[in-house]
Amino acid sequence: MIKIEGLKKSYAGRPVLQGIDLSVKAGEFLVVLGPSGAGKSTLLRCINGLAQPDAGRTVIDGKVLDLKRGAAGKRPVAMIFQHHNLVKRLSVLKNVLVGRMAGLSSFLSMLQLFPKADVAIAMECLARVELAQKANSRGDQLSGGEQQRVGIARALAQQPAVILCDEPVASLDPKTSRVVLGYLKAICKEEGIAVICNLHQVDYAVEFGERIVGLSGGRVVFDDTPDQLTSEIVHQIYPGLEDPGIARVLKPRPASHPVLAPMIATATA
Ligand SMILES: Nc1ncnc2c1ncn2[C@@H]1O[C@H](COP(=O)(O)OP(=O)(O)OP(=O)(O)O)[C@@H](O)[C@H]1O
Repeated sequence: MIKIEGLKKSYAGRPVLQGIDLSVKAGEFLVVLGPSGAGKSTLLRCINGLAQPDAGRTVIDGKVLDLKRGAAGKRPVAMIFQHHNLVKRLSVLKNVLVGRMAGLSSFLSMLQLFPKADVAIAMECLARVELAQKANSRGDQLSGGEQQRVGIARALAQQPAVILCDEPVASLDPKTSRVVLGYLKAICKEEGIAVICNLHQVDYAVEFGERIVGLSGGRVVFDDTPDQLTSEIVHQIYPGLEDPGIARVLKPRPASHPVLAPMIATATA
């Protein structure tokens, strides 16, 4: 269980996160939706320590998150980025092993000498995304979808409690996006890893998310299962949105959502 408590972040005095409280269970696939500037990336960056929150904390399995590297290659929080962030000149296997460097001395890291046990773990993670046969290819010899699957394997190799994904399929075509999200969800369920995944595509959120959180103005304005996400709520999360694609995946429901109404009121107060 990961608990985010009272997270606040401002940039130059402008509040971006205004007190986020979220609990995500092990093995839960949570999608965060919200318009550009809502604070989705900032939320993930505050959880993984890339940004320093002004207030709040993250608690994992009852312990306040310590972002110092854990023992034996483990890290509690792994991250998957939109642009994969692979080292292009390194092999696919070494890119995954980068996720295991936490347990290595800087001397061995510098020489890229990896213990056999770490290589076995990395190969197993590559097999989980069906890329073991590409282990010796260079990172830049892979397609965008394959590179993102390596990104998933690299995150998995860290044996984390939570994987944070910042728009992991934003640069992929629809078919490849579904393949990548499919691997991510399978790993979430099979390994019992909590996943917090920022997405822009409402249809993927409904298809893959078990729970959807709507972020607007740095506050949670919706938190429920996908079947509760109506087109009215989507239009409240994304004011002024015109996207006929949404009508295909959501059932219209005139009544306002019982949870959203007070949340929206708070967010706009
Ligand atoms: N390092 C930074 N310095 C100053 N302002 C920042 C910084 N990072 C983010 N912001 C601001 O914080 C706000 C939220 O940004 P954030 O990237 O979290 O939004 P987002 O919901 O992820 O948007 P998008 O969907 O476009 O990626 C934006 O107004 C952005 O300009």
